[in-house]
Amino acid sequence: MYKFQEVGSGQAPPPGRGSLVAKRYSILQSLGRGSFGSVYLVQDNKATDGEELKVLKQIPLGDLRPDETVRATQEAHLLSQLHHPAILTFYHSFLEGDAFCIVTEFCQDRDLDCKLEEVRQAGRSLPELQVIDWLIQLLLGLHYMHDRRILHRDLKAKNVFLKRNLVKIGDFGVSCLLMGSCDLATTFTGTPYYMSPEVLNHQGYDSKSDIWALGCLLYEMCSLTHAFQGPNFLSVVMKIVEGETPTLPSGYSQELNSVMQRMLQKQPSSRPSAAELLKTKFMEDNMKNMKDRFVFVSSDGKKDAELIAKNMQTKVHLQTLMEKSEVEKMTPRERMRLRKLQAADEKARRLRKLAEEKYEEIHTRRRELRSRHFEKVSLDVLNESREGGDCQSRPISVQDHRLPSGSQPIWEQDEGKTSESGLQDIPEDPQAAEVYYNQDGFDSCSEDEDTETLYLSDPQVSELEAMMKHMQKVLEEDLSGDPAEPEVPLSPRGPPTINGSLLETRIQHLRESVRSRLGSDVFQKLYENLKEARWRWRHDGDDSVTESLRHLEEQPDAGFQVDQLLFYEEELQRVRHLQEGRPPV
Ligand SMILES: Nc1ncnc2c1ncn2[C@@H]1O[C@H](COP(=O)(O)OP(=O)(O)OP(=O)(O)O)[C@@H](O)[C@H]1O
Repeated sequence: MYKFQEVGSGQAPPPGRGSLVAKRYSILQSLGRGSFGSVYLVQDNKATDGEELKVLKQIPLGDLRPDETVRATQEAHLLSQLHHPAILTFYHSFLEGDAFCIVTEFCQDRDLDCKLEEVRQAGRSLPELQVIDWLIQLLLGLHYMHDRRILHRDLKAKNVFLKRNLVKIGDFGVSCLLMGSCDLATTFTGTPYYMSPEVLNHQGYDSKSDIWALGCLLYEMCSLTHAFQGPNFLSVVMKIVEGETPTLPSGYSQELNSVMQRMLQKQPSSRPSAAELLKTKFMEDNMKNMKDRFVFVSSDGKKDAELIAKNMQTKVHLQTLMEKSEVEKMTPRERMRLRKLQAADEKARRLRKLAEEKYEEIHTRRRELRSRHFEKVSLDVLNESREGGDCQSRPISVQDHRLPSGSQPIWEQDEGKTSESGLQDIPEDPQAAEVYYNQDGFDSCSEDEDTETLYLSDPQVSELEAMMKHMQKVLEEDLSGDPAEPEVPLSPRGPPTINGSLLETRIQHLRESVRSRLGSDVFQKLYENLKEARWRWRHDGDDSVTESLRHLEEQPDAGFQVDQLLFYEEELQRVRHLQEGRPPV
């Protein structure tokens, strides 16, 4: 599959491992470079929420005007106030030298693009249930942001992150924030595959264009290829604007296929909104199903944690009693209590063992995943940062002093209260006590107990709970009317501004990168050929672009990039003309 160039940008020297940014974030590892700048895994030395590992995006800005800086900072502040489990948390932003830095949540399972590539390489496909789970979460995230009048503008598999099998949409509102002009933000995304017909026809971007991109993503999750593909930039554009809507592979249901067909309607007004999609019977049934599974998982994890806590407290009480029995003769009631507590102790021991085994299993699985996905994020780094207290993905373990944020270390709870509760009812009479003891259904914690129990950390439970609340709200709400929640105005009203130097830098970087790959002469020849071919295509409908690219068979994506460069240059020219009040070219 052809890959479009994600435009590398910026001259800022890359911070090395261990360097400190904003006196707070220690750089652990570089995660890569996107179209806006460099991305690092950092340790937040001031984290108070138990989320020490974060992601820092460093975006070189060129000569940003003071009003542009203020605007970007204001918008970043507004973004940091929005919270949804399907939206990547935006923590903080600041200016450091000539770079704008954004700090977000870290998703250890990387992005959906990587995941789909992994599935493709393994010759597998995603089960429909998984696709629907993710689709629902993505729709809930879109609905939340659209309700607040915030558009994504660059939704694609690379901007959807995975964290403990929950999906999170990254970079919501960020392209607009960085570009100053939202119009340009839409045009200058790194890839054309998710662009909607109205964007390509310069008819403007609205929430339905995000729905189009999500429709493309739905197709990709099922087919593992782009919805609209072609050997060059123009043919992709033509397929989007005029081509037939593809259908899902036969293994997926008709209902899911018709959801996608509705999302990929060429006319934005014929496309349903996120709310309308969520309110269809098919989606509602699936949300109910998902909710039931989530409730089971989260309450199961909580129940086990509570049980372990209770048994640990009981154990403390047991030790007290045993010590006491050595010095004193015990009454029948106390003996009974001792027997009960010994059984509780045994149960706690087994549960602890189970929890530890489960933790080991999850940890090993994570390690395998990480080594597969994170060639660069070495285990050493993660372990090192864990020493600093990152426990976000760890299960609740009774021996773990570094519990996830929000979980209470069980030995800190009120021992007396729980350990005595349930014991006061034991009759004083030894015989009656025996009967009581045999009848009270005290669990034996047999070996064949369900070992598939999921141990969840507190943040995970609260994320699932938050997701369930959002689903419940959507199921109950009449979503056809006005937004239920007050709108958070993201962009201050006023004429759009352009950070021209940022855009020029990005175009220049793309040009340099392709030129260095092809050599100056080949680049120049191709650039001129393609420019002319684009002109002929526009004026005579003559598709000689493919012909111009033919001699580049060994480097087809370089041809794509030159084509993309021409597209960007035309777009920049067009928007500049508009801004200066001149007729569009
Ligand atoms: N929050 C995050 N958690 C984990 N990995 C991340 C996170 N954000 C970015 N990355 C990884 O860092 C790399 C660069 O990401 P970035 O979002 O800048 O670029 P991109 O998605 O490749 O392109 P674009 O800038 O056009 O969206 C990618 O491999 C991405 O998976």
